[in-house]
Amino acid sequence: MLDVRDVSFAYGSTPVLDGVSFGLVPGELCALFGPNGTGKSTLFKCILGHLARRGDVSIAGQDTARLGTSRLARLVAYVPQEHRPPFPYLVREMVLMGRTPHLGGVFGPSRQDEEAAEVAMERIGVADLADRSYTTLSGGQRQLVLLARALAQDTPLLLLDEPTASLDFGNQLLLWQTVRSLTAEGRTALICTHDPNHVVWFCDRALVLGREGRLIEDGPVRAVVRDDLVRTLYGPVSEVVGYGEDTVVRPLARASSSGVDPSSARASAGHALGAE
Ligand SMILES: Nc1ncnc2c1ncn2[C@@H]1O[C@H](COP(=O)(O)OP(=O)(O)OP(=O)(O)O)[C@@H](O)[C@H]1O
Repeated sequence: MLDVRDVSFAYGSTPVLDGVSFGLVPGELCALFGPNGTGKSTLFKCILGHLARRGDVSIAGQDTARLGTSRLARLVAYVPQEHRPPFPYLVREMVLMGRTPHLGGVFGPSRQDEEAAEVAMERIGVADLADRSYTTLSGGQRQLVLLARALAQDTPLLLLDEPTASLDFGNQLLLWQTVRSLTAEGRTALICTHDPNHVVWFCDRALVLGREGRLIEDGPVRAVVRDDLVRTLYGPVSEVVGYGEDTVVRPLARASSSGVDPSSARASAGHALGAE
């Protein structure tokens, strides 16, 4: 469904991605995780063609470099990390925008498009916000509306960049369950997340983007979310315990006074903040 081959990218002279390759099959729910600033959002933007990358990306067998915006938008929906629209659209209008690639000619949205937007809002649980202005919503409410818009877009591939970042605990679990049900219906999802427990609980497969912008892990979640990997990525702040369904990543200490110093933990994981 998604084939990423040897994708590299640099912001000016600063390399971010180096030879990233992977493929996703239909129905797969795949996590992308790794430390801050390793290039996960950049990879999404390269897949979408928002950034001029090296390498090849195809979706459903079609080379994205040869697809116009409208055809690409019928194949992939994207929920960005943050989004501020320039105008105070109503939530129902925001969600209806997901139908844009399906609109025919000059006639605007059909009754069918409006129904698809209603169904998406119901499924994500934001129907009660339909007549609110998007700009007045909380961060978590906006994330849910963007997911409803992606659902209304009705694409076989979903790219979700930290979709649970602003959600309360219940909504985080509901979002993951919703995405699982979408992949069970045959859609494919690549989701960037920072919570390794969410990866273990909900995903089939995990990709890990390490420093140097290379994929350092790609496999079934329980083979990837290992104690040694978590310590390499994040330093000596957590441990992986339990097996199979009961695997949990938990903190080694509950307060820095009990032995873990944030600066030295980051340094030992090789990612002092601001020292790229
Ligand atoms: N427009 C830009 N111009 C220059 N550098 C950028 C730009 N956008 C991102 N970067 C840099 O590229 C690197 C990768 O950024 P990116 O946002 O892709 O990381 P990320 O893995 O998604 O991070 P996070 O987990 O914190 O969201 C970072 O060092 C970042 O500072």
